[in-house]
This record gives sequence, C-alpha cells and structure tokens, in this order.
Amino acid sequence: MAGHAIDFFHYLGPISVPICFAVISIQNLVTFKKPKPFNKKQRNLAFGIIPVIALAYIGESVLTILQTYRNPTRPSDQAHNVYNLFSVFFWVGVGIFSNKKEPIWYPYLGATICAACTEIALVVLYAVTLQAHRRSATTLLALSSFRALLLIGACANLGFLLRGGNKVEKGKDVERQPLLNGPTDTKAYGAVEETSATSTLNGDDDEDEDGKKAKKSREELIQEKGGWWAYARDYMMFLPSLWPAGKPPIQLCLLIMLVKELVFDRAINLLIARQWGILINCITADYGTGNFPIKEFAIWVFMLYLVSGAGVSLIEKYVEVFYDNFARKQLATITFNHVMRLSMDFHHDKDLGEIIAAIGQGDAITELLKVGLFEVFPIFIDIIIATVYITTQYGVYTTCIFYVCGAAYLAVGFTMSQYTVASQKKYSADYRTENKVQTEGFSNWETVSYFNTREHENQRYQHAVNDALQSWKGYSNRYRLIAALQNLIMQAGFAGVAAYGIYQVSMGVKDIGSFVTLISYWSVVVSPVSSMLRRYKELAREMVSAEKLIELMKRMPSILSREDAPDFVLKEGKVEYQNVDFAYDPRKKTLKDVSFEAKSGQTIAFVGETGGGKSTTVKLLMRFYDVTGGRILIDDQDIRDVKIESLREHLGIVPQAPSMFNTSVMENVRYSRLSATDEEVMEACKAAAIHDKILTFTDGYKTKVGERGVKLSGGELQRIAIARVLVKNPRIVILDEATSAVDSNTESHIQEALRKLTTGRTTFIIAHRLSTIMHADQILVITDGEVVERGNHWDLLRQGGKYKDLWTAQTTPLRSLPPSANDNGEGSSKASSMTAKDGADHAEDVNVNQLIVDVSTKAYSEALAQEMLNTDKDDAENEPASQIDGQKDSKVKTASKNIQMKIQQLTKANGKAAAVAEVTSQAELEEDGKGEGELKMVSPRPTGGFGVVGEEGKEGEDGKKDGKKE
Ligand SMILES: Nc1ncnc2c1ncn2[C@@H]1O[C@H](COP(=O)(O)OP(=O)(O)OP(=O)(O)O)[C@@H](O)[C@H]1O
Repeated sequence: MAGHAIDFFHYLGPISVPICFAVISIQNLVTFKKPKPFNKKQRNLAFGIIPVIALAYIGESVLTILQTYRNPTRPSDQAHNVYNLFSVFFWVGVGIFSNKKEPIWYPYLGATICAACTEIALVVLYAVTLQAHRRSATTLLALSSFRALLLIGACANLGFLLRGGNKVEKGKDVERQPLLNGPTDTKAYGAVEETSATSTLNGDDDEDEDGKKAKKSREELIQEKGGWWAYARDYMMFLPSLWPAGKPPIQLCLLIMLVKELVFDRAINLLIARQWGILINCITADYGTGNFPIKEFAIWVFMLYLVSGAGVSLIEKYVEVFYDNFARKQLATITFNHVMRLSMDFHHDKDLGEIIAAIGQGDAITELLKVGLFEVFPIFIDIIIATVYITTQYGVYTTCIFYVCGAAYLAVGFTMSQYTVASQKKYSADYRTENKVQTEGFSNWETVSYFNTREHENQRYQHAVNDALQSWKGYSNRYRLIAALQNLIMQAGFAGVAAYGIYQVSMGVKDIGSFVTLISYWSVVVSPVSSMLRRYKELAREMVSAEKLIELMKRMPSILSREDAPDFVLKEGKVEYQNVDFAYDPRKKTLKDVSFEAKSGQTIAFVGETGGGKSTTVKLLMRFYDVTGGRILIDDQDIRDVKIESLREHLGIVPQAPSMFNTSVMENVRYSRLSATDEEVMEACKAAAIHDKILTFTDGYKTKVGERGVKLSGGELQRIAIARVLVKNPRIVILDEATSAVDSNTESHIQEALRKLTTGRTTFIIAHRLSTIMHADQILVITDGEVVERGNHWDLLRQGGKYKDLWTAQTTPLRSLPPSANDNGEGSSKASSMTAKDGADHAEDVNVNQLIVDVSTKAYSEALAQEMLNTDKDDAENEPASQIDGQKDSKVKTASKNIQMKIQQLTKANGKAAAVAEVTSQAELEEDGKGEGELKMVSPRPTGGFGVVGEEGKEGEDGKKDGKKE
C-alpha cells in the first residue's frame, strides 16, 4: 500500500512541479504581473538554494545508479527513476535558465511548494516503510528529509521576498521595474525585453514617432486593463468580421478547414507511422515466404495518398481560397470605411505610407487567426496524443526523453531568443526606414527634380537598403545559431529514443514493427515541439504586424454626430459664430472669441495676414473640427447637434488647393453631385469659365486629370473646383482663396461665375486680393485668431487700420512701376519719373505685367472709381443714404468705364506700363489733415490730361486739393 503511495508521489512530483511552474509563468505573462522589490541577499539566497536542491536530486540519482550497478538483478524502480530524472532536469534547468536579474518569484514559489509537499509526503511514506526496507529506506528518508528542509526554507525565503522583503535594493524602485523579467531596469515596459515571448511580441521597436505612440498606448492599455488579455482582446474586435455570418457556404468551408487541421491531420500522422510498423512486421514475418502483405500495403499507400498534396490537402486548399477571399474582403472594406470616417485631424496628421502599410496588415489578422487556430492550438492536441500513445506503447522512459528533449528545446529557444531581439528590432526598424525612404522619394519626385537631387536620393536609398541588409545578416546569423543548437538537442533526443527502442527490441520487449513505428512517429512527435516556438514567433510576428492596424482601428473620429442627432434643417441659410474659440493644440489658441453673423444671402469676407486663422474659421463651419469654446449656429441650429452629413449637404467649398481624382474632367466635376447630367456639368464649367479650356484638352471632357489633378494648372484646378460647387448648388458657399491661382483676366470671368454662384446664397470668401471682396457685406480682418476689424470695404478704409494698410499695400506698387522692356521711350521715361516720385522702394518688387493686367480689370477700375467718389460723401452728408448710394453706384459705373477706356487709350499711345502709371498716379490715396483715415483724391496731372476723375468728367488741374475731387 505504502509502496503504491510512494510510486504515486514519484509520478505526481514530475507532473505537478513543472506544470505548476509553467501555469504560473503563463499567468504572470498574461496578467503582466509586476515583480516585487527585493534585496540582493534574499535574491542570492533564493537562487543559491536551487543548485543545492538539484544536487540533492542528483545525489539520489547517483545512489540509485550505484545500487543498480551493485545489484543488477534487483528490479528497477521505474517511478523512482522518473522522479529523479525529472527532478534533476527541472532544478538544473531552473538554475541555468532562470533570469537572475529581474526574476518573477511566483512560479518559483509555486514549484517549490509543490516539490516541498511531494517531499514531505515521501518523507512520511519512507518513515512508514522504514521497518520493511531498513537500509535503502533510511538513506532515502535522509535525502528526502534534507530536500524537504531545503524546499521549506526556499518557500519561506520566497514568501518573504514576495511580501516585499525587509529592504529594497537601492535604485530598484518598483515603478521602474520591468513588468516581467528583463535585463534592464530603465524601461517601465522592460519586461517585454526579457523573454523571447514578450520581446518578440514587442519586436517592433519603432524608432519612428508612430511606433513610439503605438507602444506607449499599448503600455497604457496593458497597465490600465491589467495585462496581455486586454492586449489580446483588441484582436478580438476583428473576430465578428471574420465569422461568415449568414453565409452557409463559407461556414462550410471553415468547417472543412477545422476538421482537416484539428482532427484529420492529428490522427493521420500517427496512423501512418503505426501502419508502417504493421507493414514492417508483416514483411519480417513473411520473410522468404513469397507472401505480399497486400492489405497492409494498400492501407499504408492509401494513407500516404490522403496526406499528400493530392488528397485531403487539395480539398482544404480549395475551400481555403473561398474563406480567404471572404476574410480579405471583410477586412479591406472595414478598414477602408474606418479610415474614411476619421476626421480631419487624423487625415492631416497621417503619414499616407504608414496608413497604407497598416491597412495592408489586414492579411496579418487573417494569418493570425489561422496560425492560432490551425497551427498553435493543434500543437497541444498533438502533444497530448503523443504522450498518451508513447507512454502506453513504449513506456514512461520514452515519454521522459520526449519531455526532457522538448523542454530543453523550448528553454534554449526562449532563453537564447533574447540575443536575437535587439538585432530583430534593428532589422525591423531598418526595413521600415528603407520603405520610408523609397516612398518619400517617389512622393517627392517633383521636389527631387526641381532641386536636381536624384543622386542624393539614390545614395540615401542605397544606404537604407544596405542598413536593412546588414541588420538582416546580423539577425539571421544569430537566429541560425539558435536553430543549430535546437537541432542538436532534437538529434540527441532522437538518438536516445532510438537507443532505448533498440534496447527494447534486443530484450524482446518490443517487436521490430514497434521500433519502426516509434522511429517514424518520432518526427511527428517532435514537430509540434519544434513548431511550437516557430509558431509562437509567427503568431507574435503577425500580432506585431497587425498592431498598427489595430491602432488605426481603435482611432475614433474626433468629430462624430450624436447617435440621436437630428438631420440639419436648412431654412434661410443664416450663420452665426458666437464667441468661438478653437485650438488645434490645446497649448495655443488658433481662434479667440470670434463672433459674427451672416444673414441669409450675405457675403462675409475674411482677410488678414497669412496664418491668422481664416481657413480655420471656415473649416469649423464645415465641422471638420469642433469649436473648443462658443458655438456656431446655422439657422439657429448648433452644428454640433445635427448629423454631419446632413449639414455638409448644404455647404459647398472651393478649397485653397483643390484635389482631383485621377479620372476624367467630367467625372471630377460631377463628383459633387453624382446624379448630375453631362449637360449640367458643362453648364457649370461654362459658368466657371473653364468650358472652352476643357474643349482644348486632347480628350475634352474625357481627359484624365492625373494624380490629384497634377495635369491641370492651378487656375484650371480652381475653376474646376468652382464648377464642382456650381454643380452641387449648395445654399452656403465657402470660397477659400478660390481665385488665387488664376490671372486677373480669367479672374474677372470667374468673378462673374462666382457672382452667379453666390447670388442669393450665404457666402464666405477668404481672399488676399482685396479687389475680389470689396463688395462683401461684411469684411472681417482676422489677425492672430482674432477679429480685429469689421465692416464693409468703405467703413474699413475709413477706419484706417489694418485693412487700409493692406489695401494701400496692394495699390501702392502701381504707383511705383519700373519701365517695361516693351514700352517705348516716352512711356518708359514717364514711368521712371513716377517711380522716383512715388517710392523707389517698391520698384523692384513690382511685376509689371501682372499689374497691368490687374489695373485693367473691371474690379480694379471700379475700386478706383469708388475711392474717388467716396469724397462726395462728405459733401452730401445731408442727403438720405439710399439716395447717396444710388448716385454713387451710377457714378462708380461711369467712372470705372472711363478709367478702363483711358487705360486703353494710353496703352496704345505710350505703352502699357506708362498707361498704368499714368492712371494710378492720378488716383492717390492720402490721409486727410482733418479726419483720420479719410480718403482724398489727388488731382490729375496736366500731362495725364484725362477727365475721369469726378462725376462731371472734367479734366483736372495739377496739384492736390484737400477733400475735393477735381
Ligand atoms: N491641421 C492643423 N494642425 C495644427 N495647426 C494648424 C493646422 N492647420 C492650420 N494650423 C495653424 O493654424 C493657424 C491658422 O491657420 P489657417 O490655415 O486658418 O490660416 P489662414 O489665415 O487661412 O492662412 P492663409 O491665409 O495662409 O491660408 C496657423 O498658424 C497654422 O499653422
């Protein structure tokens, strides 16, 4: 009875101790347990006991071998031998492979408690059987008691360590400790460095910003949620999309794959080896008889066929394609939709290459599922089958060799993998750099060509490729070294099993067939062990690959409609900004307390220095961002309270830099309203003054516009963008520098189109060329995020503030024209004299041709006329406003017409530059001595002699006269 109990504990120990150690280690790994602080003495004591325990087991093993040697006839105590073998192996392994710098003590404590309990039970049992087996039991009792004491001591020490110890080592702050065992204490996430498992999972040591962000967010997530489960749970978000719900044929495909991988493959390998053994037995039995074991042979061949590429695998590969296609489609569409849903902040921050690479990792998710389900999970099934089969067929010693070999293989793999982690990370980083340099080169091709730096880019790319290749060499060399060591272990195990098999055959315990089965099954038995590490790494690699995709998928749009948000209801198109604050970065406000109201159909213009916040103001209206203070109302509805799509439906924008799809002009214009007919598109193009131009393109409206519209000039792009908005026909229009890239001649055409577009619509215009916004109902001057001036053109000029400065700056150069190369001598000399008079400082900056064009535009003529006539206002102070306005309108029209005519006449006579200089010199704005910022006209010179100044059309006198037009 006691003998059986001893056997029981001899078997229980080798099973319970390693299992306890493995389970607690895995549990620590997945819960990301933090190591407790410890002091050096205690740590040394804990690790010092382990070799002593190992020596105690080695001592008992030596004693047993000596006893067998002295008394060969004595039957071998199999349970005792297994116990010794496993115990020696376990404690030596722990002594060698444990990380002594930053250990996690829980697995050690668990294993020590198990071992101590086993030893205590054995001490009791040895004591009970002391009378019966006096000599041997006494020695065993002594050794067992010694080990039990050692183990109890070790437990006490570990328990003390885990309670925090009495003194924490200097510099071993728990917060700075790696969460798992790690070689350094400098990284809070250092635990990931230590084991190959975790380090491989963390193998994307991104040098780039995004990588660091991803790592940081993962670290936060793991700490916040308490372990790897949370991390792993992220991957689960893809599971619903990978399950073919409502698609029975795809479900059937998945089922076939599952049965093949989890049942068929697991069984067939063992059955083939077994059948091979049966065949060999038949062959040896029929040796020399001429009998052919046809049945056994046929079964064996049939099994080989089933397992071949033409058998069940073929069916699996066939159905796998269906499932893969399904999964790929699911993931591709989900990720695409997700990225398109993200808000402007993301799209402005993003690195396109990284996004595309991340979306490309969709395959990694499918692979992850397949590796986990079809490769890692079956390993455990294989191990269980192998253990049961080998133990029942070949005895426990063969199983021991299998486990010893397997454990050594894994221990070497996991421990040695640390040495590849750094090189693997370096390779990953270098490989990414290589891709980045390549993508940057392609996407900046134009810049490279402008600055003739192709050679530089070639060199840069070559260096990046060289670096990647070098790091690959370093990584693969180390990797091969580990693989060689692991192969050695497996070969040694194979030799051991073969030797034991031969011994069994020689002793007549087993027949040759069994030996052959064992030999051929061995490769099947060890393959799960060897593939465990490989598959684990694969799994980890796929996880790392998929991580960026997960980060991307976890990114939520910063601007979202509330679930229950109603649709926006357009009434009249009134827009109100109420004390709006906004900041891209919380540290710096971009807009401060911006308030204004645009009544239905009004035009509001934003002007001001570049970077002041004009575009930002209109982006808020489109709800690309949400205000950080105040609110924006359209028709009394806060735009944050309505569905974004329904809001944008009524807004049309001509952006600063319109971008096009690489399709035809027709498709691009139609893009704003997909149901628009060809005729509607053409009408819009005509209105946007681009129709005639499009007809000159080689394929007319079918001409492809190139990537983002690169085949179009800036002006063409803007006009197509205007046509787009015309096609959409929204109620609220935003023109963000809509005509900045067109020449003034074209602009005058477009202004006409824009007038049509904006009539009866609430319009927001951002413009640097003030002549284009003169007629706005309200002009807001935005400086440094604040509205510093507001009013209409004339109010603002009278205010004499920033707007007037801008206006003056834009009109002053006209008075300082240098002579044009094309002008005749007279014109040149006139222009020269004016340059000297009006400000030589500006002369260099003036683009003569552009100014000539500018000055001859209708808008400019009108502006000039308006300024001139403005002085009438003082004279007519007592007249009703409407009357004054009516008179002014007609005066402006007459005056502007006269100015245009005069320019034409003078151009014919004196050349363009001289004509322009002549006209502008006669319409000078200067400050009145009486009123601040009041505008006065300067009388025309006799040389100019034209009668456009003043409503009467009289020719003026030379010299200035305060406050009066001449
Ligand atoms: N996506 C962004 N993220 C962070 N800052 C931004 C972003 N877009 C613009 N900014 C900053 O906000 C400020 C206002 O930019 P905005 O484009 O509104 O100026 P703007 O007045 O329209 O200039 P411009 O006349 O040159 O178009 C600038 O300092 C700019 O650098």
